[in-house]
Amino acid sequence: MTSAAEFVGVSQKFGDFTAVDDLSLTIAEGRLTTLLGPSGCGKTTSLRMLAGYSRPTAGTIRIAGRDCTRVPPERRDLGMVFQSYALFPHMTVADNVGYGLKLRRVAKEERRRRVMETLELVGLAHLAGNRPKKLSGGQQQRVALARAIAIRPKLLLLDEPLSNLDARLRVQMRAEIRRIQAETGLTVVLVTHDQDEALEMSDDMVLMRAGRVMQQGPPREVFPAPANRFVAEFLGYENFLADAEGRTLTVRPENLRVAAGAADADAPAGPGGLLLRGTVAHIAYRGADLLVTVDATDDTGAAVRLLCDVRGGAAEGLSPGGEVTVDAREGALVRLPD
Ligand SMILES: Nc1ncnc2c1ncn2[C@@H]1O[C@H](COP(=O)(O)OP(=O)(O)OP(=O)(O)O)[C@@H](O)[C@H]1O
Repeated sequence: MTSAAEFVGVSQKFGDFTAVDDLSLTIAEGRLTTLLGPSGCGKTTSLRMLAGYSRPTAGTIRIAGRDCTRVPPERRDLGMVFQSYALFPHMTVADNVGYGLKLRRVAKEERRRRVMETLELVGLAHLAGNRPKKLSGGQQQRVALARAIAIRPKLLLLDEPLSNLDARLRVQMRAEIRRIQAETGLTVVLVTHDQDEALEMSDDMVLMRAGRVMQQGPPREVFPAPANRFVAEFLGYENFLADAEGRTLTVRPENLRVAAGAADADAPAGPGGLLLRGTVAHIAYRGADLLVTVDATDDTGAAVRLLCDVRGGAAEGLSPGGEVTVDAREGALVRLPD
């Protein structure tokens, strides 16, 4: 796999505070990599160092094999879209998109051609003559994207680009960015704190905490096998308990089954599975499903509170205070290192 960019032992300190701690990471060419993690984990700081807006206190940043650690942003050949799209209000959409080409002294005709080609790509050619303030949030977001990719950068950096859009549009734009990336073959680095966004959009995801990488890999590898409790919690595993040997297990709410009454001999968990008795503490109605909180005891005798995501039809007979059996297949249980 060719690398489009690399962080090699990169740290960033602000006074005594270490925002990014000895980060080593390879961004693969032609893929979409997300930096994912809770607020303050160092995602934006890492992206700003890659962009050249912030110089690392230690380590090396390479772009396309070249040491860029001390190269200013405008000479790194990259496009960037921020959370606030930062469009130029006094310019038309076409002029916004052509701005980077003009700076690079691309001839007028060629510029016009590339601006229109890029606007076609993001589906906005018909708005080329409009000013940004006449556009909706989603359209402005596309203009910002078009402006960043018109220069055909080596790397496209996106910092929470969808967080200002309403929920429906955000989901549409996830697919749209993926389409554009597939059509252009661009290498994209996306910063987000939204695990659904990262799972849906990433070829590779990098989970960060306190300036360090906790786990990285394709979503289909990371999601079913979180490396530690932090990653599991961040990806919504919710339930943590001990097996008979005292090892930590985690299981997702949607992988727990709840049945009213005490354990039924006909429906055991199966070898290696989980089977616990408990009492319903709370039921939250969520439309298509119910979130049922069950107080139970794990195999070491410790009290555990389990969150079970139950489809509407499977909730019959469940009520607060009622006795229930909770079970999970072996395949649904993830063992975490101690
Ligand atoms: N210029 C700065 N001076 C001092 N501290 C800073 C500076 N920039 C960032 N930090 C701190 O570094 C840490 C990491 O910040 P960063 O913005 O990279 O986090 P993040 O993961 O992108 O979070 P968010 O999603 O909230 O933007 C935070 O604790 C932040 O307060």
